[in-house]
Amino acid sequence: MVSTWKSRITPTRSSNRKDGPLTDTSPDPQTDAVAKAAQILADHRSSIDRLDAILVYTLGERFKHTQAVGKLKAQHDLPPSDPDREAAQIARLEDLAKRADLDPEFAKKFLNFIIAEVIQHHKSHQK
Ligand SMILES: C=C(O[C@@H]1C=C(C(=O)O)C=C[C@H]1O)C(=O)O
Repeated sequence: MVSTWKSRITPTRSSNRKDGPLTDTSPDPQTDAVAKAAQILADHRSSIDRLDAILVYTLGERFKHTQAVGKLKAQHDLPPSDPDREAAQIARLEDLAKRADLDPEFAKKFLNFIIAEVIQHHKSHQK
């Protein structure tokens, strides 16, 4: 039988009967370590899920503002992109990333990816 995390931490029955006695559940250091690791993994995944939700809601809020900027630009015949503003944002984000222990190159790529999407939205507002 393949040993999965679940099978390694779930006590088995010593007979084939569904209500048969469970096998010895006295503390086994290895089983204990695996159970602790499984709990740590589950805790990290809960945190990751909460943070992913924050990212999605944060991006949703950001796009609401950029959509409003796009409409404003279209009404006033302003160009969809603003390279000076983008350069300032990239510089600021790189600095923030360093302080937040995030790879600044990744932060730059991520912001550029979002800005490219925003510019596409802005272009769709222009006549
Ligand atoms: C939102 C704007 O439009 C574009 C998108 C940007 C962004 O997503 O942050 C920044 C600059 C512009 O190229 C803006 O000019 O502020």
